[in-house]
Amino acid sequence: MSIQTLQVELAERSYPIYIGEGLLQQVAVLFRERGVSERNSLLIITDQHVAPLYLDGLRDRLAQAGYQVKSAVVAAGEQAKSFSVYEQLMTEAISAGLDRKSVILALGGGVIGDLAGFVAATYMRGIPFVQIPTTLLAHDSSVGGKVAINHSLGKNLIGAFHQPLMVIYDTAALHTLPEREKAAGFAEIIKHGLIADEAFVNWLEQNVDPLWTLQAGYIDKAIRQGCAIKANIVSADETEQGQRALLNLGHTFGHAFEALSRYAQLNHGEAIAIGMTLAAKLAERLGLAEAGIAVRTKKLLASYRLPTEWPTGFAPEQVLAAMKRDKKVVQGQLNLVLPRAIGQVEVVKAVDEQSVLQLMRDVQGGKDR
Ligand SMILES: NC(=O)c1ccc[n+]([C@@H]2O[C@H](COP(=O)([O-])OP(=O)(O)OC[C@H]3O[C@@H](n4cnc5c(N)ncnc54)[C@H](O)[C@@H]3O)[C@@H](O)[C@H]2O)c1
Ligand SMILES: O=C(O)C(=O)C[C@@H](O)[C@H](O)[C@H](O)COP(=O)(O)O
Ligand SMILES: [Zn+2]
Repeated sequence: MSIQTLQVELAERSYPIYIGEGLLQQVAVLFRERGVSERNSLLIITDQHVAPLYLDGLRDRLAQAGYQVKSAVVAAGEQAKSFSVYEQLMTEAISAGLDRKSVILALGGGVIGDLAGFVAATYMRGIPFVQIPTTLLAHDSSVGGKVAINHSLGKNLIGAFHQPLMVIYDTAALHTLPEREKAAGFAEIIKHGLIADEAFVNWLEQNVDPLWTLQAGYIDKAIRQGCAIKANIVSADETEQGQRALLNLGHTFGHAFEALSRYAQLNHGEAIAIGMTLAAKLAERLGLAEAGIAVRTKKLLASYRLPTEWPTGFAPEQVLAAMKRDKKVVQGQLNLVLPRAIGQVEVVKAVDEQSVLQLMRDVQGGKDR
């Protein structure tokens, strides 16, 4: 089996990202290499869709290797990033007798990674955890240590920075993903290109078919490149004092749509696909970006079956109000990540709110398609 390894460089918190087909079979070996021994009891946290596919195999392999393994299964979907599910998991962790040497395994997509990571960050003031991503989108969420739950008023508003011990990415798991979730994953892959790598964007444009069908040699390259772009930014700015905010392209709009629909209408990838389209249009209107960037962004997202039009049921005024609760807002000023060119974005401070509102009204009314 070929394993690709990338490294997130964070001094004593540095860790590897292992990417490979069939890696779930190797978890016990990788644990030993990283110093997780049979003395560390394990709690696997996963969801109701992932459990029937991958939980038994992982638990049995670890048990055979001599580990004490417990598991907790939560409802699937964004609504699990909630206070109530967090409390339920804390109760399970305490009842299971987890101690400070225990390790939590986040087996699932970004929801499980964020939720289980937040449990790990706060249980007994912090215990180690391992990311075992099973969605395409989780090439992003499993790297970088942002862990959180949502509040009804805003996305990821309760959270921490807590880096995993390692990321173990078995690309074989992607073959069971529903199409809608596969598309969502491409939204973050495309985002990484739009932020930092025009050549990667060209390649994503030219290889839609092999990527969409998850062909070996293509999908692993896309994951590796997405993770590498993210790992570089995180290594330079772990706690988002500066350039890490660039990873938020499309997210101020996207998170507003997610929160306003109580995390039930659009998934994260869909919400940020619409958000990245709006960000590109706004950058053109403000004269920050070259003409044509919005059409190109929109076309690329649509080619991976992502939504780019104004979603039904959202009023621009409400969206703007929700955007004002974004974590990048400082002293009431709206700070947005906007593109300058394909592969180049920047944080634009104190963006004029009337321009944002007018754009959203025009897009909603079909005056800017
Ligand atoms: N922490 C970060 O840096 C970061 C980055 C990006 C996104 N996120 C967060 O990630 C979340 C979205 O993650 P997601 O898109 O992976 O959603 P998700 O975890 O809800 O997974 C999507 C769906 O696919 C199912 N699923 C997962 N793996 C599967 C598999 N292999 N086969 C079949 N079904 C499978 C899940 O049960 C779920 O129904 C959002 O909450 C977002 O805010 C966090
Ligand atoms: O890792 C980051 O930094 C990101 O911004 C990655 C995003 O894709 C991700 O959705 C993240 O959770 C958003 O962070 P937030 O601070 O805006 O909640
Ligand atoms: Zn995201």
